Amino acid sequence: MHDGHDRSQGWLPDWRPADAWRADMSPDWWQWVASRDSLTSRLIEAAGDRDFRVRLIDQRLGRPRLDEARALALDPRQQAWLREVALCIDERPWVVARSVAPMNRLQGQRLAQLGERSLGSWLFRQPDLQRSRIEVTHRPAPFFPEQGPWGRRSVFQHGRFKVLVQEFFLDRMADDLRLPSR
Ligand SMILES: C=C(O[C@@H]1C=C(C(=O)O)C=C[C@H]1O)C(=O)O
Repeated sequence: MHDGHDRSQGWLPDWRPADAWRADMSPDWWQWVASRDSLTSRLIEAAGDRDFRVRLIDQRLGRPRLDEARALALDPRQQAWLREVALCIDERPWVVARSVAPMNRLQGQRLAQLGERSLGSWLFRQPDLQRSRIEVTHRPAPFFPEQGPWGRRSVFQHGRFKVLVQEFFLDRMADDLRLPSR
């Protein structure tokens, strides 16, 4: 039963700078995992004439995981905006993402108003957008039941808005794009 506590607290994140994984990652996956432009745009291009959509899994106020709080320099006891989505091609999830934004005047409203529009389609329109370095893990998403080879995270900033975006590439994407297993 979901008692409102985040069971993923036990998840060991193991985030390391992308370069630390380069020797273990195929060049095909490096193109996806280390890219700094919009993942939404890349997925739409890779989908070709197949349908792309953002499926909202969950959006709520909640406590961030410890590794998320640390990435945002947030007190882990503070509530934050949590948004979980699946980026789907022809209804098949290729990527699942969990974004965490400190709860204050502007941030939550931004995320709450998005619905099933891509966070990236808004973020990458901001002229002053800043993105931290990309960190990578090989552990699967703690909030979604499917496995995948790589996860990545980075913090986006635009003015006072700050959001930690975590994206987990799923095995289905590797299958559909005939990418190597890692
Ligand atoms: C940051 C981006 O936005 C994408 C869309 C997301 C959403 O709608 O919640 C979350 C993560 C990203 O994969 C991007 O397109 O690069």
